[in-house]
Amino acid sequence: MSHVAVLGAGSWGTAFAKVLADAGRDVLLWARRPAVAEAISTTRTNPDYLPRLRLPAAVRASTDAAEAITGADLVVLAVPAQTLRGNLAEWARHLEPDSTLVSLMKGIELGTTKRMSEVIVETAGVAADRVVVVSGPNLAAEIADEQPAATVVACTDTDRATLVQASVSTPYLRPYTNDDVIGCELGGAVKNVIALAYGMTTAMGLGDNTRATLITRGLAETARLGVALGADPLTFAGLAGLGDLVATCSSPLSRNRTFGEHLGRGETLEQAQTATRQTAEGVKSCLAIRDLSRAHGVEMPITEQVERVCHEGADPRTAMAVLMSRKPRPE
Ligand SMILES: NC(=O)C1=CN([C@@H]2O[C@H](COP(=O)(O)OP(=O)(O)OC[C@H]3O[C@@H](n4cnc5c(N)ncnc54)[C@H](O)[C@@H]3O)[C@@H](O)[C@H]2O)C=CC1
Ligand SMILES: O=C(CO)COP(=O)(O)O
Repeated sequence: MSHVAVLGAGSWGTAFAKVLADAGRDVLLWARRPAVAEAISTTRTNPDYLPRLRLPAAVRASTDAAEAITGADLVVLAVPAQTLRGNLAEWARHLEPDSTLVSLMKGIELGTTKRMSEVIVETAGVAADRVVVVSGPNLAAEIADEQPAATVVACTDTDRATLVQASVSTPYLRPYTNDDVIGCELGGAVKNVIALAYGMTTAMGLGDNTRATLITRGLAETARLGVALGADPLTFAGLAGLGDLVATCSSPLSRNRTFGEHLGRGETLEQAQTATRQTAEGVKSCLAIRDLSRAHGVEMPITEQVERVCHEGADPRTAMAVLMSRKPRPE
């Protein structure tokens, strides 16, 4: 069996490399920064992202993406959503002819409003049935700690989904296959936006009624967009929908929720960015999701307000008041 390339040695790429190794695969993990590759090779740790994790011997690191991709049957993409297109444009020529491309990213591209699998198909010039999306309630630090969790492996080609499922099945991670790529990707991207709102309400001292309302109405607007784009509404009741939304909103480990807490304390976007280092995808994706919803005539009031707080300087308390004063309607 050939090896797996994991491109991106941040939190999720690193934890996912461990999952693959624990499932019996050899992994070559591409790190952008030489210091990260060096730390993994010499100490088997990635102290900047997951300081407690010791990586298995089957994970090797490199700063050479061509070396990682060449000969790999699975190519896992774990870079920030907004850099994917540029990264893949450089990497695509090294892909093996029938390799499977696995997307771990939870975002929508600014400007194009494309999902990550669409960006992959377009940039790598591969058929859509070669792209597999992995999405679910999978906070990287908890997976790295081997705390039991489940996830979804979505692909329009069921055989390919089953192959990836086998490559990520471990005693602590239970993957389910699904053929609804659109629903799984939207669930992952929009929950980051709702988690920003949840973080704001947490910092504002609001309680469980407010937060349950946010989760439920957040899921309603996610499903509305999903149905307009051709997703199966049932996907949003599953791991890649409700599961991920609940995990992200309720966890202090979530970068999106944490970013929202900074905004809820009255900090500006710049202040929140300075205080947080890792990728909080919802901050940029809220713009793209808002544009996508407007293009399809789908109302997404929470997303609209998160975008206003993040990018138009709106006060989170005013945003909440706007949401509460919307026209009465049936559930
Ligand atoms: N961390 C988590 O718990 C989970 C994250 N995800 C998703 O995985 C994706 C990756 O996120 P994380 O690994 O958590 O982010 P991270 O912030 O921990 O790491 C991002 C990685 O991308 C690299 N990077 C940054 N800019 C780059 C560029 N211009 N070109 C190439 N590489 C660049 C960084 O050096 C770093 O290695 C995101 O879409 C996120 O939503 C999905 C599930 C769980
Ligand atoms: O996607 C995640 C959990 O499934 C991680 O969420 P954050 O990016 O907010 O940390």
